[in-house]
Amino acid sequence: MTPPLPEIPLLDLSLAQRDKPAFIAQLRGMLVNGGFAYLAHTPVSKELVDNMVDSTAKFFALPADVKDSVTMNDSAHFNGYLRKGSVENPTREQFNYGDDSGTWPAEGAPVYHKIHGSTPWPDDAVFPGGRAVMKDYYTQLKLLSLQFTEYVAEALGLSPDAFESISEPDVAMRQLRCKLLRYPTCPPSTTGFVPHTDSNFLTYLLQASDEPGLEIQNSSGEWFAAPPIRGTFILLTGKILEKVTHGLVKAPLHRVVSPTQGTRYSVGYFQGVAMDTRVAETKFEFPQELLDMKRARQEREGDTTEFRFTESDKIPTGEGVLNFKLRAHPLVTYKYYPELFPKFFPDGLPAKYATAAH
Ligand SMILES: O=C(O)CCC(=O)C(=O)O
Ligand SMILES: [Fe+2]
Repeated sequence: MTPPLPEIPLLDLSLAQRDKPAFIAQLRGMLVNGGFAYLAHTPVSKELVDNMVDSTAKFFALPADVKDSVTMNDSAHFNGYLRKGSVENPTREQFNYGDDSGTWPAEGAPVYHKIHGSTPWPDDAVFPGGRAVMKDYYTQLKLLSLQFTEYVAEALGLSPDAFESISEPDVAMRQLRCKLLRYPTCPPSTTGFVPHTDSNFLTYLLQASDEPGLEIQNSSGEWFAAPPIRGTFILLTGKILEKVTHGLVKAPLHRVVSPTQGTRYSVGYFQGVAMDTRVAETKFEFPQELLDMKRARQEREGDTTEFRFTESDKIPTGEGVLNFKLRAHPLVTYKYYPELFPKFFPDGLPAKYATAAH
């Protein structure tokens, strides 16, 4: 393994077995002072990661008509394939999938429960073994993230099960999703994905090729390259974790610059919380030691503004996610959420989608 970059900490998960207090202290520093790290020596096997890397490239190499046959436009749950060419994805292609065990929400359940559900998969005849590998990867990342969440709680001075209070008892309903990404060769300095913070709880990124491109901003506003290091994941804290900790943890800005040669692949595992959680209603008590660490960081950054919830923190997280997705995917809204369509598209389908709807 290449030595870690000085700007981006490397968390060795095996240390949690050998010297837990040392691991928890490292994790605490990472959470409060940056919100990003390489994560090494996880229980996810090298064989599975290799298979996932292989299956990701094979998925995107499928003929265009096969990929279009599993389009996200035919999924009420926003799973499936997205061609390049949208405002958010001018150059990259994407495939989203989650747990397939979803059932249509019961009568009277909030409409955002529909986010959870099956994925359209390419037939095994054209994508042999790919689906099985991807589902296995999802399961292993789910197990990793459940264990890791306990460490995060401990590092923040809470009891290991503290975040169970914002988690759905049915694990499948916790908004856990994988996102496969392909970034093709582009002219120098082409944006692959704009600067953003992730909106979820925690993200685990597998950089599934040797092409660099991911960049992360530290709390002083400097951008650093986070090149792929084999055998690691990039861990990024998201806005939900930032909010439920009242800014004790900060979600880092990150972006992707498209490769100038070769193709960059990446697989994100996005860990959410229970859809019904209203972040503005969560209450966790943090020890003074952590509040002091936050204060020291804020003084270093020269920003001591008090944390405030926004209006959107008062609605269920599932509703916020749904609103975002409805706006981003007009055809899905038109087909599967007709009662909400006029609210988001009062002028009807945008022209580029109008023919596709029929
Ligand atoms: O391509 C990557 O490695 C990161 C993508 C990303 O940040 C995102 O999709 O939220
Ligand atoms: Fe991201």
